Amino acid sequence: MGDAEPEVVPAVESTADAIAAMEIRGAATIADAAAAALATQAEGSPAETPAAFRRGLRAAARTLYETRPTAVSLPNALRYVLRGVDGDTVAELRASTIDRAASFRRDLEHARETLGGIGANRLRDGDVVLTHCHSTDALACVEAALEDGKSLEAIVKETRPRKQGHITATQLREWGVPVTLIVDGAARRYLDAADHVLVGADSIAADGSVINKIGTSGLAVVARERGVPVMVAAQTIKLHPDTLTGHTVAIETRDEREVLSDEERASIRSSDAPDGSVGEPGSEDGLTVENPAFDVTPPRYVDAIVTERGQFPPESIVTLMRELFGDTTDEPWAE
Ligand SMILES: O=P(O)(O)OC[C@H]1O[C@H](OP(=O)(O)O)[C@H](O)[C@@H]1O
Repeated sequence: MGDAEPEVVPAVESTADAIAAMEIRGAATIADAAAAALATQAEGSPAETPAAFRRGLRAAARTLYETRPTAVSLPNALRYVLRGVDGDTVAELRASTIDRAASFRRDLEHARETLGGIGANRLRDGDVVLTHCHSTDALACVEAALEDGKSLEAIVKETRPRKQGHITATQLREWGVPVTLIVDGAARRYLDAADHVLVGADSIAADGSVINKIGTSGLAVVARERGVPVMVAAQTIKLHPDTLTGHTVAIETRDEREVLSDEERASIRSSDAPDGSVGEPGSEDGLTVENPAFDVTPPRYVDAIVTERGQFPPESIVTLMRELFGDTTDEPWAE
């Protein structure tokens, strides 16, 4: 084998592509898919030596890690699985990877259910929740409240540019929850009809800042102005250990075509530009489109972070982070 490129099985590449393209999306779902992909790598690895097996697994983890930068549940999942890989033979390493991935996935599901039960306690019979994007953790709170016999209604923000609000609306309608779908710009107008803003998170920083879908921070600010509490549902794999040592969370910027199609761009361009400039997306034609996928909501606009370990005021989340992560922010997938 020597210095040959470690082999990453095709199914891992496919999962990575699906995460990058957002066919697999949502912080917890991405973490689940990444753990499953590492198990697939272990199952399909052609490695004949323990060292080659470990190299292949690290390469698979890097492939997954490099897909999307903001949701820390992805590196947290990779770290969890890789740390549990143990054994002296390829067979032992393979088995321990598969076991570890399975236990991660079980814990993830269990954490979501527990979190849902805790979050449901904040929701009263007859409440209206206003949602942004699509979050399985946020919806777990609604589901648990419904199971408790409470009736809820929802105002669902469309969530441009990818309209994940439609996924939320679909799920809520399946549960029989009446849904009012609104465009993002209508949020302030509808806040007076809401009892809670309920959102998920892609990452939570040590100071209690919430990194979530673009538009969350503006929503939280106007919710504070209207006196509507903001509840963030996020299991502890969304806690970002690097922020304990002062690192900031990278905000993903995505393709401008999610915001403006080539056709739309061409029609803007065809209106009279004094310099007559024309060009393809990204070229110097005087029209810039920016598409950040996430923003940062400062802790002072967040009322509660609901995790499977209980609910916390954002300022106290750092204590839980230290307990769960200590000072370990290593990257076991590094070459
Ligand atoms: O883990 P759960 O609660 O499902 O989702 C958490 C967050 O992940 C999503 O990001 P994207 O749609 O993948 O960009 C949204 O920002 C959502 O709030």
